[in-house]
Amino acid sequence: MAVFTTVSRDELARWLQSFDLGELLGYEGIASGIENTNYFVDLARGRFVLTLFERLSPQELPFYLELMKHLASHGIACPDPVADREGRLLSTLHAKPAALVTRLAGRARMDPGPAHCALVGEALARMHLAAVDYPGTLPNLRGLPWWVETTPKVLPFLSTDQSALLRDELATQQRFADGRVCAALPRTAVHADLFRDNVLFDQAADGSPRLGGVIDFYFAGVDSWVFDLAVTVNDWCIVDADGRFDDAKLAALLGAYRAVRRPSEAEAEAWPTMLRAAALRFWLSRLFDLHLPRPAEMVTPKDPAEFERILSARRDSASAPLC
Ligand SMILES: Nc1ncnc2c1ncn2[C@@H]1O[C@H](COP(=O)(O)OP(=O)(O)OP(=O)(O)O)[C@@H](O)[C@H]1O
Ligand SMILES: N[C@@H](CCO)C(=O)O
Repeated sequence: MAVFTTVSRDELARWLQSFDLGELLGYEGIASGIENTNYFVDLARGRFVLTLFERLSPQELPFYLELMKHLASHGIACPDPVADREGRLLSTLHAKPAALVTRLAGRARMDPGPAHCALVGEALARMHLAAVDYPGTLPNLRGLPWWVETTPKVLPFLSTDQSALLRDELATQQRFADGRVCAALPRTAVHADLFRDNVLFDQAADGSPRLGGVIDFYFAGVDSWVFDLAVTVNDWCIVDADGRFDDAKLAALLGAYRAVRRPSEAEAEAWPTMLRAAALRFWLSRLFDLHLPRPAEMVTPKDPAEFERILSARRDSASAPLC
């Protein structure tokens, strides 16, 4: 249950008085999610999600909230943070940083088909283009410097073969980061965690899937578009959890992405390395969460072995070209 902080009705109603959204009709804790406390909040003027931030610092939060505001104002289907009467997107509730965002329709699909993958590919490309004039500069806090810092912390928990794999991949990524191809990659603020549980779908009248929107921007940061795309396909386009690509899903996602923006030559050249980078990022974070949990961590950690398999699969076989 991901309600780490319990908010009483009175407390919530008092906090909501600083918004211009009418009476509190109802609210309910959201069970899923592992990072923050989330509540659905129904008000006279609409349906919203209240988030109390448990992990992120108030210094980082404006980057995420303003990014969502920017994307929403550019027509991207994502939560739109609501300003209070003083114009603030972030305030304090129950001694925690708190924000209210619009509630999107739909539900996550953990069993997506090619049609879902195509909607995600299109949305991702539109998000990339919409982020071009977003001025926030927070780097991806789970990028290369974090991998370098985290690797020695998790090595003691790994077998000899796993340690060799991790060290070798990290060295490859460090070399790549110093090279000419990396320097040529387009980059902006990106989502950086566009997994299946972070996209909601509902249905059009004819029964075909329709994008409700993209949620959970709390791992966003400035990084390359091709890294963000690699993160996305490594979760959406695989055959179960064995790491191999499902060709139909991959073709659907990449085809829809390319229809909005054509990747550059540098991105095409970077693609195999970025697929490995994206696998390394989540192998490392899952190892870290499993072996070095934060104090009071209450949630079952996700399985690092899935991303170890994805990383091995990306190293062992050539992926379909990006362009
Ligand atoms: N704006 C929104 N509209 C509709 N539903 C939402 C919205 N934001 C969050 N949710 C619901 O709340 C759940 C948890 O939200 P979220 O994924 O942001 O939690 P988290 O703890 O921050 O993240 P995570 O566990 O993915 O790192 C989502 O799976 C979704 O069902
Ligand atoms: N998407 C991440 C969790 C952090 O949101 C993972 O599956 O490891």
